[in-house]
Amino acid sequence: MKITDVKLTAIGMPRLTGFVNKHVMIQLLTDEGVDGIGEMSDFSHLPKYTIDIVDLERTLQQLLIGQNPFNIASINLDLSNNFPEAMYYYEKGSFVRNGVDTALYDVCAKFLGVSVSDFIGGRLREKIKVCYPIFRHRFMEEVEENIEVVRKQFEKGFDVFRLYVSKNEEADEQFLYRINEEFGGKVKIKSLDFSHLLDWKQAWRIAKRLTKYPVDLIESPAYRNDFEGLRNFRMKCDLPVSEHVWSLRQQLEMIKHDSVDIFNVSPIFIGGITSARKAAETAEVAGKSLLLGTTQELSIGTTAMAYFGAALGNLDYISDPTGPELYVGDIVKNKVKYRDGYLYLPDRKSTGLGMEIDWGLVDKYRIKDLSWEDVTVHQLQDRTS
Ligand SMILES: O=C(O)C(=O)C[C@@H](O)[C@H](O)C(=O)O
Ligand SMILES: [Mg+2]
Ligand SMILES: [Mg+2]
Repeated sequence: MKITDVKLTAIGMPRLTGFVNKHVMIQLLTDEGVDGIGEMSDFSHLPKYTIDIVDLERTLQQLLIGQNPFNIASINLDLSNNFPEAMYYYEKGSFVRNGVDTALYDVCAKFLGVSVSDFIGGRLREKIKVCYPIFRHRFMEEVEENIEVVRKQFEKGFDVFRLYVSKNEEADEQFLYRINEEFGGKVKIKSLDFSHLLDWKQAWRIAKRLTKYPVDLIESPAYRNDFEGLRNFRMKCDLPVSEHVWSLRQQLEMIKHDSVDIFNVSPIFIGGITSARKAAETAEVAGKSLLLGTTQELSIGTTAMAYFGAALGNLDYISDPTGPELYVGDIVKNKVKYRDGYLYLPDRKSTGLGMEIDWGLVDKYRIKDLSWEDVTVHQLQDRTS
């Protein structure tokens, strides 16, 4: 089998909060008439420059046309040479590698007539427990709005939430107090996510204040790549500490410094299922736990993560991918399913990722490029409009 063409389509998908996220769908066409699809999810993160998708499509055509898609290892090497790892969380090259790698798994599994699960180690579970994100409070008035979000999502079956904290600690505390008052033990807050916005000492001061309410873990309570800061925080805190993995080098540094208890791994930030499996195995060898992170993907990206997560032995904590529940729409005929706060894998009898593009929906959300509108840094950090 040979790849005969590569096509990219930019998608602008609004969230329920009003914030529009820009994604790129990739299609790999082959001489066997089987196509693969993948997702370069959520380019709407800093830094505020943009990828030219016409040029990217040309680059990927040069790299991939004529290649056998089963050569996943060598194609990943080519991708890494062209889009090298950087020590940065939202490195756009990782998003590009992720889209291509996912599409390779889709096309190869489809060609063999099997599910992606049959390609990457099967399934230890058919569903993954996830939590719904509560975006960062900047103003006190937002507490009431966020309590309303919890009420709505609780009715839909979500009973675990995570909270982005640190811009308005009064509001953060008020939110936790209100949740405790109204829901008692019926709703759980999995994590407080500091998103690397603070130095570890400031994060520790706020964490002490907020953890009088029950939470499972603390995420990213130090500046990016401050491995010692993370460790200092972890040594003071009774709760487990998690950090995203955005490069294998960064993961190694976190292991050397014993910075975390949990690695937050997701294919988008590490450049695909292939790299994410490497990071997950590294975590296992180092005796660390895992949770499945997210950039809030559409259904194609979320399903890829579900296959990856279903084969992990040390997925010890509640995971994060809820993108399809956050956006107003999707681009597939068969959106991924959530029930009772679980993300369900597609039927194992489906082939590839088990996703079918809905071209009507693609046309509805298609955009011409990834250009930035007038969004501010606050909006980008807080995911609100
Ligand atoms: O755990 C995290 O950190 C995130 O989920 C990051 C978010 O910014 C996410 O990427 C989003 O777009 O909401
Ligand atoms: Mg996080
Ligand atoms: Mg994101």
